[in-house]
Amino acid sequence: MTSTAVETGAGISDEVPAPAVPLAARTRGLRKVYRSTVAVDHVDLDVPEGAVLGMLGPNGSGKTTTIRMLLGLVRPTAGEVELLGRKMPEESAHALPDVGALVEGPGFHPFLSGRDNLLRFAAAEPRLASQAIPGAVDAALDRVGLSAAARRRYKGYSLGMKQRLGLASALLVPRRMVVLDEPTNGLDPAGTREIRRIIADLHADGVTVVVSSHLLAEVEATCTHVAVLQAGTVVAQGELADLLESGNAALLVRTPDAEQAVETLRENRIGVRLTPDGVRADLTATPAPRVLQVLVQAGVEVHEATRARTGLEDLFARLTEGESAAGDESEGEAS
Ligand SMILES: Nc1ncnc2c1ncn2[C@@H]1O[C@H](COP(=O)(O)OP(=O)(O)OP(=O)(O)O)[C@@H](O)[C@H]1O
Repeated sequence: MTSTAVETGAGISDEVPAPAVPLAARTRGLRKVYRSTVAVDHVDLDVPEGAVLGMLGPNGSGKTTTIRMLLGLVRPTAGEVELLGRKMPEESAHALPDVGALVEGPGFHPFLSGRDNLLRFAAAEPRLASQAIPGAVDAALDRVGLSAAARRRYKGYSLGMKQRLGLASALLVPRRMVVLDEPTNGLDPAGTREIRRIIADLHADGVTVVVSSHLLAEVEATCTHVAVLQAGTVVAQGELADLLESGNAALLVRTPDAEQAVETLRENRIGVRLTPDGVRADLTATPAPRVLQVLVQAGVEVHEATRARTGLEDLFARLTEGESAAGDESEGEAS
C-alpha cells in the first residue's frame, strides 16, 4: 500500500522524492485565474498509474478546470502538468491519443444516429485505420450497452444514452488513461451502475481512470484513490482506504446491555457514546482487545464488535466545513 500523498508545494524537479508508484499524471503548483475568479490554486495532484482516482468536490470547487488543464484544453495561469510523462499542453499531440476523455457533451450531431456520430468521431482518431473503423464503433457501442439503439437518432436519446455515447466516443481505441467529468450526472440508478461497471472493467484492464464527482457515495463505490477539492485547492489526496481510516478510530459494539457497557467503559476511562448503531468506543488511547476485555469481564454480553469506519462522508464534511454553511448550492446538480 502506498502512503497518502503529501502536499509538497514543490515544482517538478529532482528534489521531489520519486513516488513508489509511477504516475500517469501529475500537476505541481497548478493555478487558473479567470478575470477575478481564482478557479484553481496550488494544486499538486498525483494520479498513480492504474488507479481509479476520484476527484471529489462541491460545485465550483475546480474539478472541471483541473481536468481541462490535465487534458491541455485550458492553459494554466501558473504551474505544470504532466500527462503520461508528457508536458501539457505543449506535448498534447503525443499524450492525447492514449487518453479517452468525456468532458462536457462532445459535439454530437442531433439528426445523425448514435452509430453515425461515432463513425465521424472514429474517422478523426489517428490510431484507427479506415477499415478498422466500423468494428471499433460497434465494439464501443456494445461496451456501453447502446448496440440496440445504435441506429436511432441522437436527438431522441435519453440523457443517460447521450452520456453513454460520449463514453463510447472516448473508448473507440484502447487507452492508457480515461478521464471522465461527472459521468453519472443525470443518470438513473441503472445508468449509474452501467458506468460503474465500465469503470471497473477499465480498471481491471490496467487503464488509469480519473473521474470527477460531487457525490461521495459514487467515489466511495468506484475509486481506489481520491483527491478532495475545496475552493480550488486539493485539501486531501491519497488512497481511499487510507483516507477513510484517517479519522478517529472507534469500535462499534452491539450489545443488549448498552447502558451497562457505557457505564463500564466510562469507569475504565475509555471514551464512549451511545449511537443508534450501538456503543461506540474510542480507540485513540485504547486498543480494541482491551475494550472487549473490559466489557466481557464486567459481564456485558457482546453480540458483535466492528471497527467503525470514518466514512468518506464524515471526512468530506470535515474538510469542506463552512462551505455548506455559506450556501446550499452544492445540493443541486453539477453544471
Ligand atoms: N470559463 C470560465 N470563465 C470564468 N469563470 C470560470 C470559467 N470556468 C470556471 N469558472 C469558475 O471557476 C470556478 C471553478 O469552476 P469549475 O467548473 O472548475 O468547478 P467544478 O468543481 O467543476 O464545479 P461543477 O461541479 O459545478 O462543474 C467556479 O467559480 C467557476 O465559476
